[in-house]
Amino acid sequence: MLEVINISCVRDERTLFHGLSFHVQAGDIVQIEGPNGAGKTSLLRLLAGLSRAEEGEVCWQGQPIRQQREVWQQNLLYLGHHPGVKAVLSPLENLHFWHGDSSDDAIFAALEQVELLGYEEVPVAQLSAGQQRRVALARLWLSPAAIWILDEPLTAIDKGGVEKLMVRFADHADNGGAVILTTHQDLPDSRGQVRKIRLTSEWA
Ligand SMILES: Nc1ncnc2c1ncn2[C@@H]1O[C@H](COP(=O)(O)OP(=O)(O)OP(=O)(O)O)[C@@H](O)[C@H]1O
Repeated sequence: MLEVINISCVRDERTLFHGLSFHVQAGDIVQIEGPNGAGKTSLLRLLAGLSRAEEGEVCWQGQPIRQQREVWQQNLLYLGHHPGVKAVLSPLENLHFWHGDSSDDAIFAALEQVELLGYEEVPVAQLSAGQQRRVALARLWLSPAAIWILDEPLTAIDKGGVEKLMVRFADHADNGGAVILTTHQDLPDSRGQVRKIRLTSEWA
């Protein structure tokens, strides 16, 4: 599905990683690990096509993503570190904004999955940090994208929420999708699907 070939990333004249290659196949859950500042967010942004690598290529189905931006965007759900939830809008309005072609029933079902029923009309600014993140994570029940790229999706999420998300990731992988995520947590991995890629100074 996704092929990362020999990529390098330089920020402020510092090489974050260099010569990094890996494949992501249907069924994979890939956890990008590494200390603060190692370049995890930078790597996810490269994979999402939001920035360009100094060297190397990211390919989707054998073609560089830079040559097929629209196709890549259609196959991708990227939730960044600050996942773009609009604070003045409600969870319902945010999800309608992102997934305009989803029915109300589908959106309510997604809100139920992230335990936000009863909060659907409350402005996001009035929700807790974990609830605000859950608004963005509800998209995992609405998006048809095959590849999910998720930057620290578990931040502020409670233990039960993490377990539920792991089941969602595993189901997505079992259904032919793939998940690439960063987190500083140890992921519960009862189905043995999580593969780890560690960004350390050996890549710099
Ligand atoms: N747009 C940018 N311009 C300049 N430097 C940047 C830019 N983006 C990131 N950096 C630098 O690159 C380094 C890696 O940042 P990045 O956010 O990728 O790390 P990270 O591994 O995700 O860290 P954390 O675990 O703290 O989230 C940091 O030192 C950061 O200051």
